[in-house]
This record gives sequence, structure tokens and C-alpha cells, in this order.
Amino acid sequence: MKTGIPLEEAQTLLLNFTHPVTECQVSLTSAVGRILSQDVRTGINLPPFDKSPLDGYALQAKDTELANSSNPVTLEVIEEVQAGYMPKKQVTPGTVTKVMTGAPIPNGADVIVKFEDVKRAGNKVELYYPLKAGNDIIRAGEDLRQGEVIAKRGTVLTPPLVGLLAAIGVDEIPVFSKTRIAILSTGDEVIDPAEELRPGKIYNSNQHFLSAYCSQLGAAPVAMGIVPDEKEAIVERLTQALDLADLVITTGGVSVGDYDIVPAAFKEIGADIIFRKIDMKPGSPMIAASYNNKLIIGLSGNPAAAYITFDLIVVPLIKIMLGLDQKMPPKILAILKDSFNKSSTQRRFLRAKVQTINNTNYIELTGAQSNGVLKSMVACNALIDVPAGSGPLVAGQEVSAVMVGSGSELFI
Ligand SMILES: Nc1nc2c(c(=O)[nH]1)N[C@H]1C(S)=C(S)[C@@H](COP(=O)(O)OP(=O)(O)OC[C@H]3O[C@@H](n4cnc5c(N)ncnc54)[C@H](O)[C@@H]3O)O[C@H]1N2
Ligand code: MOO
Repeated sequence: MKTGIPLEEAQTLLLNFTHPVTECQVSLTSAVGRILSQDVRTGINLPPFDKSPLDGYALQAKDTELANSSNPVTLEVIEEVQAGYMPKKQVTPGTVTKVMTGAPIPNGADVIVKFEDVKRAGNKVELYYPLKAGNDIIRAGEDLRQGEVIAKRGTVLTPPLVGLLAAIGVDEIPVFSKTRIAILSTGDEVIDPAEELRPGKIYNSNQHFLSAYCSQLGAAPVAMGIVPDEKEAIVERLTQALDLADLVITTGGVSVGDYDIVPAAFKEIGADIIFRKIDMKPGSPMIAASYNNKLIIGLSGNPAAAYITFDLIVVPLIKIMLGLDQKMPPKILAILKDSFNKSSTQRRFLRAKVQTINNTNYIELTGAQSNGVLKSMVACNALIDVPAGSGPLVAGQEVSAVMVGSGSELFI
């Protein structure tokens, strides 16, 4: 078992333990937010046929060559075609077909003129200006060509993509299965938000932000509730969690206190400890283990510590399991807008918000940085990466940061 390892080593070790997820099919109505497990090609041209963008008349442009306002050209209406129906007659010199918006272009016609620009009298129309062949015709395949890849494996299905799939007649979509993530909160002091607050107790925020984050990523959180600081109780709930989920996350009980018995529970079920403790602040007491090819991650109970280690270490794993393309959070350089007065003996991550103005990134702290403070996660979209051995940070200096966060923007 490794201990006190750098963040990057923890990330790499766990990536090696992360397995690809299985695939399934979903309908169009439940496709949004899911991730494509295969490239999708269109089997048809879109639109499938040449069609009219206007309510008007389909004709041959050369018939209008000599038309002007004092000498209009008169043509004969031979047919009317509604959208959804095929023309039966060929447009020949001297004839027009009345077409509605979306109707197929009749054979022989090479231009459309709209109703407002002609005068209709009986079965004749008068045209007052020359038309250009090819104008106002939507061509088959103008949007998509048959055989073209419309979206690649690993793409998140957004509303326009769902529309595009429908437009090409795909109603069963190959997607990655939703990774099931069990979340188990430990601690005698932790109670459900629905309960009345009692002395010495705190509400379970970890369970809820972790579940919400998993849902936002497109995974399926499995709520395993709260277990007291008793090894047997944790062992029992962990065993259930491993049955129900692909990945198990616990919070609390990983430090060195008398009741920090989560690592002992991991060992008791026979899990192999991959590492214990990482060299960063907050979140250092984190532990990771594997059991029957499934990862069990024990995060610190302190909400911000749990959030930050989840963001930096667990979210990339979930992205792999979900089948997403981009896994690791992007890194940036930014100018610090305010100061941070503490020195950092250990590598430290600070909750911050980055904004880009005229191609320069500016970053400011989002509030108090203690490991229990959740409020400063709310506006956080980046974590400033402060190297071990740094002195206080001063406004105007350049810092490196990692883009993270489920708050304002998702980096997927
Ligand atoms: N002697 C030492 N004590 C501590 C050390 C240390 O190195 N030596 N490390 C400190 C650090 S750093 C952290 S982080 C915490 C980690 O503690 P645990 O992971 O064992 O977590 P707990 O003690 O169970 O809880 C910590 C804190 O968070 C609250 N909490 C727990 N669960 C939840 C929840 N589901 N929702 C909201 N808040 C929760 C809990 O009440 C505690 O206040 O250890 C330090 N101690
Ligand atoms: O390492 Mo603790 O996790 O500072 O918050």
C-alpha cells in the first residue's frame, strides 16, 4: 500500500483500476445527457429530397427571361402539391406547379417564386421579373449527406443532437450505460436534512452534493444513507453498496481519530488498499481500495475536502466509466486578483473563480478556505494549485489552476 502520494500518482493509480462501462440502447425521449457509445452515421440525405422553402410556384427559370412589369409572362398552373405528397406531373416550358412550403420540387422545375410576387387569375399566373435557375430550392443532402458521421462515440447528446438523430430516423440510440455510484456517509453526528437538528449533530451535505454531482455528470447515484461510526455497520453497508454499484464512495472516518474506522472496514471486507493519504490540502486523509475489480474511495468527511478530492480525482474516473471523451480537468495560468496570507508547507488547492478578459485569465478566491466550508464551492470554477513550500500569495502574481466544478459550468 502506498501512502502520502502526490495527487498525479493517485490519479494515475486509480485510472489504471477503472474499467470501461457497458453499452445499451435508449429511445429519443430519454437520450438527452447520455453519451454515445458508437459513431452515428446518417443512412439518408437530409433533407431526403429537393424541396420548396416557400409557398409559391415551381417553374423553369428560362420561361421568365423576358418578363418585366409592363410585359409580364403568363404561365399555366398544372398541379398543386402539398407538403407530404409527391408531384405527379412534370413541369414543362409554359407551365408551373403550385407548391407549399416543404413540398417536393416537381421534375422539370428549376426555381420557385413566392405567391406574393405573382398574380393569379384562374389557372394562370403572371410573372413580372426574370428568375434565376436554382434559386429558392432546398437541395437534398444540403444539411447532411448520406454516410456522413453526425456524432462521434463519447459525445454527450445535447438537444440539437437529439433532433438530428430524429431527423435521420434513428430512434434507438447506442449509449454507454449509466455508471451506478453508491454514496455512503459515515458518522454518528451526521443526520438527514429531513430530521430536526439536535445538539452535536450536523446535516448530511456530503451525500447530497455528491449525488447531485453524479447526476449532473450523467451517472446514477445510489444513496446508501448514513451509518454510525461502528465497523460492523460500515462493513454491512459497504457490502450492500458493492452489490448495487460500479463504484463506491464513502465520506468521513478516514482520519486518525478514535472513531475513524473506515480504513479498517475496507480491510475487513477484504478490499486491497491502493493508497492511503495524498499529499495535498484539503483532502489528505483520502483512501482508495479495490474489491472484485470495483473501486471503493473513502473521502474525508469535511465537505470542502470531500468536494475537492472528488473533483480532482473521482470525477475523471467517473468520466471514463461513463465513456466521455475528455477526462482530466484542464489546467490554466491566471493572474491572481486578491491575496492569500497563509504559507503552504503542503501543496494546497484554493477555491476560486476564473474569468477571461481580453484573452487573459483573472482568478479570485471565492471565500473562506477552511476544509469544512462548503459556501466557497458555490461560485468555484477553478482550484488554484499552490505548490508545497510557497509563501503567501500576492495580488497580481501568476498562479496555476485547474478548471473544475459543477457549479457554473461543466467541463465535459
Ligand atoms: N489528529 C489529527 N486529526 C485530524 C487530522 C490529522 O491529520 N490528525 N486531519 C484532519 C483533516 S485534514 C481532516 S480533512 C479530517 C478528516 O476527517 P475524517 O475524514 O475522518 O472525517 P470526520 O472526522 O468523520 O469528519 C470531518 C468533519 O466533517 C464533518 N462531516 C462528516 N461527514 C459529513 C457529512 N456527510 N456531511 C457534512 N459534514 C460531514 C464532520 O462532522 C467533521 O466536522 O480530520 C482532521 N483531523
Ligand atoms: O486534508 Mo483535510 O482534508 O485538510 O481537509
